[in-house]
Amino acid sequence: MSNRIAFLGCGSMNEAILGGLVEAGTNPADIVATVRRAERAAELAERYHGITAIAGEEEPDNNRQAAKGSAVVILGVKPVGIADLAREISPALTPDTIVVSVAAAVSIAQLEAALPAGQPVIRTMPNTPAKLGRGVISVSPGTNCTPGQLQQVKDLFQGAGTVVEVPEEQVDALSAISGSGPAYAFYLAEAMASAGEELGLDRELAVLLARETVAGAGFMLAEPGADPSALRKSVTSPNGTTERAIATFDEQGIPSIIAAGARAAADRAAEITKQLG
Ligand SMILES: NC(=O)C1=CN([C@@H]2O[C@H](COP(=O)(O)OP(=O)(O)OC[C@H]3O[C@@H](n4cnc5c(N)ncnc54)[C@H](OP(=O)(O)O)[C@@H]3O)[C@@H](O)[C@H]2O)C=CC1
Ligand SMILES: O=C(O)[C@@H]1CCC=N1
Repeated sequence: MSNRIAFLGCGSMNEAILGGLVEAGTNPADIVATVRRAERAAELAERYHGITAIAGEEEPDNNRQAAKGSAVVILGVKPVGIADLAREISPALTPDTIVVSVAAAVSIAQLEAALPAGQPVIRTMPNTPAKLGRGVISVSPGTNCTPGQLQQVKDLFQGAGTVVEVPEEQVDALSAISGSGPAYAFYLAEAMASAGEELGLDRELAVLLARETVAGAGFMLAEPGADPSALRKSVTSPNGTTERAIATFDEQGIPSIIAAGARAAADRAAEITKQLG
């Protein structure tokens, strides 16, 4: 059986998974990636020696070429392009090719409707720390996906991070926390850097402090059994400086602001699903 994995549409997200899998030991010779632009294909081929990267502007049947003979194909274009891509590659699939989508908001029903009847489908929601093997990747099997096929994809994605299986109804909520979540952490780092500048620090130093602090806290959170509340309390001396900052965050409603943001992300996913029909 082929071990080949096709990344169809290899931008931020699919590249992060590809990078995580290569780092975890997947043979680059078993990877094929497609993009639109030749420049981007060259960049990927240079960055991940041994993979095949094919640009649509040079080879218009790149997606079908890549899908043909691959055991797993991972659809990684924007949500609005997923159904067209699925239809485009359909003639190149065998009944055993596992079609994985990383797209937000594209339902299993929408994927299955664009593929040959009976095609095994898995809807996933990954995040970009997959690049460092520290992603969170949800999997939700479609109607025709066997337990063995699901396990195969779970085993594969374990190389890129923590794999969780969730019912499809929970994907929008999960996406609002882990899919979009890295952006929230980077946003926090941006806000901390600006706050440092406001307090009189040089921009360069403020950015360095914010970046290294959020990254260092992330490493502590990544330790086995880490508890965010306990870690926060260990920094917060009674009647000290941190306590004053956290009390101010609470007074200003930061937790409910974060909840509102996450709710908006989940609502937007539902809205896109409806728009895609
Ligand atoms: N970014 C993230 O953190 C996350 C994204 N996702 C999902 O991942 C998907 C991709 O998002 P993201 O990676 O951010 O987007 P990008 O714009 O970074 O990547 C899209 C890629 O698809 C390529 N592409 C577009 N059309 C085609 C086509 N017809 N055939 C082949 N390649 C094509 C583009 O090529 P070119 O570069 O040449 O234009 C580009 O490399 C979305 O569906 C999104 O919902 C899910 C979780 C997290
Ligand atoms: O912003 C988006 O739509 C995608 C899905 C989750 C993260 N990025």
